[in-house]
Amino acid sequence: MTDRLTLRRHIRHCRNQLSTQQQNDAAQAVIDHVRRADHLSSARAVALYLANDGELDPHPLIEWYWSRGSRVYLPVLHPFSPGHLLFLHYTPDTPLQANRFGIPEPRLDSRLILPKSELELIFTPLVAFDAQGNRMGMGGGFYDRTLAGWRNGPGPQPVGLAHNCQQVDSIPVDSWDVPLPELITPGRHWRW
Ligand SMILES: Nc1nc2c(c(=O)[nH]1)N(C=O)[C@@H](CNc1ccc(C(=O)N[C@@H](CCC(=O)O)C(=O)O)cc1)CN2
Ligand SMILES: Nc1ncnc2c1ncn2[C@@H]1O[C@H](COP(=O)(O)OP(=O)(O)OP(=O)(O)O)[C@@H](O)[C@H]1O
Repeated sequence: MTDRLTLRRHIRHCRNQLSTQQQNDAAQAVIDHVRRADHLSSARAVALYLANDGELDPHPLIEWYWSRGSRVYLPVLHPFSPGHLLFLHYTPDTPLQANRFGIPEPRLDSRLILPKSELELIFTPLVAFDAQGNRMGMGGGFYDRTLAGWRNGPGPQPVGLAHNCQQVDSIPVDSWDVPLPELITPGRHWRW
């Protein structure tokens, strides 16, 4: 088993090597998987993210949800609770600003916050996944904290998004890691 740091470095490199054409094709292929899955296509309140560091770009999927009248939310780093995320409503007119990682996020406005429990789906970015549904992120624990305990309550269902090249043989798992019940790559809709 490779250590987390080496895995992260390796996979971040592979996704950053994808061409614009490959990125665009991947984003379209993901929409096709979402269209075919009723529980995903019918969702009315979904959290997505803005692509960073070669991640699968969900913007075409965001526009697809908008076109259906669904509401889209983006993660915002919590201003006082380190390691935690807020989810803010996102429309084409939402003012964005870069967070401390350089990722654009909606400017904090309490009127735009949706309590996590009211989301139906949280599409999660990730660095690497394995065939058992284990996920490894950028290392901040933000999504692990957001998803902790989701199976025990009525909250949102997580759905990972990744490029095919982000699959690895096995992920070193820690006690706080939350395995995914579902993940979409351009090549496959995984369900566990
Ligand atoms: N698109 C996207 N948005 C997201 C996440 C994500 O993984 N992708 N996050 C998911 O958690 C949160 C941000 N977490 C992040 C954690 C680390 C780094 C990062 O680039 N770290 C640098 C070094 C750290 C630094 O600059 O201080 C690195 O590893 O090179 C980026 C985002 C919230 N928003
Ligand atoms: N539910 C949690 N409660 C408290 N601390 C947590 C929790 N989940 C993760 N952490 C802390 O966050 C740190 C980073 O975790 P990890 O490296 O697994 O993040 P990641 O899965 O790569 O990132 P992300 O979830 O943001 O995509 C760890 O040191 C861990 O202690």
